[in-house]
Amino acid sequence: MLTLPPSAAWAAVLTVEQMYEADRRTIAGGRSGVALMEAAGLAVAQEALRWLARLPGGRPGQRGPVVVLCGPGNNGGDGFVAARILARRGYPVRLALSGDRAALSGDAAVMADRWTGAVEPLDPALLDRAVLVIDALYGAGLSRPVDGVAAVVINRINALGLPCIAVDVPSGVQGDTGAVLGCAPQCVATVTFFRPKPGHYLYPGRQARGALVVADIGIPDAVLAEIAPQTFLNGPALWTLPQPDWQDHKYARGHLVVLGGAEMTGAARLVARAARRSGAGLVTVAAPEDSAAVYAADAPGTLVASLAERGRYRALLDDLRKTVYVLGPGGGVGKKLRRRVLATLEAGRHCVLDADALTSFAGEADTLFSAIAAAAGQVVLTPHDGEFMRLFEADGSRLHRARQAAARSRAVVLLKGADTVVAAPDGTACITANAGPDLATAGSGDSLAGIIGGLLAQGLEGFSAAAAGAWLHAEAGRRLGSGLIAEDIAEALPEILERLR
Ligand SMILES: NC(=O)C1=CN([C@@H]2O[C@H](COP(=O)(O)OP(=O)(O)OC[C@H]3O[C@@H](n4cnc5c(N)ncnc54)[C@H](OP(=O)(O)O)[C@@H]3O)[C@@H](O)[C@H]2O)[C@@H](O)CC1
Ligand SMILES: Nc1ncnc2c1ncn2[C@@H]1O[C@H](COP(=O)(O)OP(=O)(O)O)[C@@H](O)[C@H]1O
Ligand SMILES: [K+]
Repeated sequence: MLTLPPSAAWAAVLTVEQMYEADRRTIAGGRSGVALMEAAGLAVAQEALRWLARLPGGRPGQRGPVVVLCGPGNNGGDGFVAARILARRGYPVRLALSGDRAALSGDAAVMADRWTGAVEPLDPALLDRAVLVIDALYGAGLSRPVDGVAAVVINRINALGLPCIAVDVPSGVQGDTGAVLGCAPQCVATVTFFRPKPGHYLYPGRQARGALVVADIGIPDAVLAEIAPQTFLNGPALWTLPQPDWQDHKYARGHLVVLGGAEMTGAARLVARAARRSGAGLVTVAAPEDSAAVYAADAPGTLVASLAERGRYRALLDDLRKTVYVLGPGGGVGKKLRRRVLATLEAGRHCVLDADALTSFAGEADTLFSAIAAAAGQVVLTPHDGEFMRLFEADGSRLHRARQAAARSRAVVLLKGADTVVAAPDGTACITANAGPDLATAGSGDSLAGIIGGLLAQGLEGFSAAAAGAWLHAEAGRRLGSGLIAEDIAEALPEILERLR
């Protein structure tokens, strides 16, 4: 079982069901549901006030109203609270309810009673003069696609480009998956409670939410230990980077081997560079005879071992100091690569399997998974969606698919994308939220494989190496921004690593 540091609690992400559980446990502990809802509505109102201070016409007595859209459940209840607080502050507020007021129950009914203003029916015309919209239609309880008047209203918010603040999640975004059911408003901000939900970090929910505010509503952190969340936001709270010690020599920082391709030589060179920049003590490119000269001419600090003679790869594997192998980038799909992957797993070396190393097992995934199950080393698979589909039959959100794949393969699975997910076989998973689309460039994934390999070489276990690698890669991308090319990623690492020291 994977053990994360105590700091991981700060990065916990709760499923919708776990959030209800946190709510139940807090109420059982003596705090009332009404108090939680008051705190939630207050947090929403405070965020609205921050936006109103910046918006043209957004002041007490302003010309246009704040329009609060309330749904039939507790999400709507939070909306009633926010409306009351904003009205008391002197803002004109119009509140619309989807459904019948008499049908409200529980805490939401209490909050509706505390609202003394008019309750209007949901209607797109409400939005005509709105300065700000608060979307309290559906939250955790979203149970089907948004349709009818609610959909018309949401589409109108988007068409008018109105600033909208979502309560908990933009209505229509599924908290567990980030999927949009029907439609969802494009929000400037979303106020959620206690801890974020996966849908705040998984696309397209991530896009719809705008800025994320996580409000403390009085749920004690102690309930986290009882709930034992398995999903986290990727970041330094989850892992600790290896730091060189005064007693270290290069072999103590690990020796990584990357298998060079015969034709696509750039990929392994990017791997080697990124592995060295992330701190591996030695990096060797195992090079096919015809391309060995290309690798040798690349960088003076990278070692090259020619595979010219038969048995040379085997000889590398027999050298116990070479602990980590990165296989796949530019490797060439086929039997030869498949054999080498299996030999490396069998030799007990730590492996990062990427690109062609994954595609080489299309239609023969079981052979790979059996070898991984028997492997003594750490194994990290780094597919993008296309490679993933060649190996795994998984459905659902990217988080769910990565988890299923990790459980199936018994490897750490890093599913690449704008919201890269890393999952361990025991179900522990994290979502990476610091990446930007500048990273979508050829060779970017090779750099990622190199970083992960470099961290494995320095002794990080598989999940931490993959998570830290994804975060560092994303962070490099974020800092480099426009004009990023894959070669830059490794060069951006020293500054990031230095700051984490
Ligand atoms: N848990 C906590 O700790 C805290 C939770 N808090 C707040 O509670 C919220 C969760 O409240 P909730 O459980 O009442 O669910 P909610 O999102 O209001 O929706 C349920 C209602 O909507 C309806 N409905 C659903 N989809 C629909 C659709 N497409 N189209 C039409 N109708 C649809 C659904 O109808 P049904 O499926 O029952 O027919 C039901 O009537 C949470 O997001 C947060 O804001 C805070 O107060 C602080 C503490
Ligand atoms: N839109 C995006 N936003 C953020 N990161 C992205 C985006 N698209 C791709 N990436 C990242 O860029 C990398 C691309 O890897 P990959 O597809 O393997 O490229 P290559 O094989 O050319 O190296 C992955 O780490 C992926 O997460
Ligand atoms: K909402």
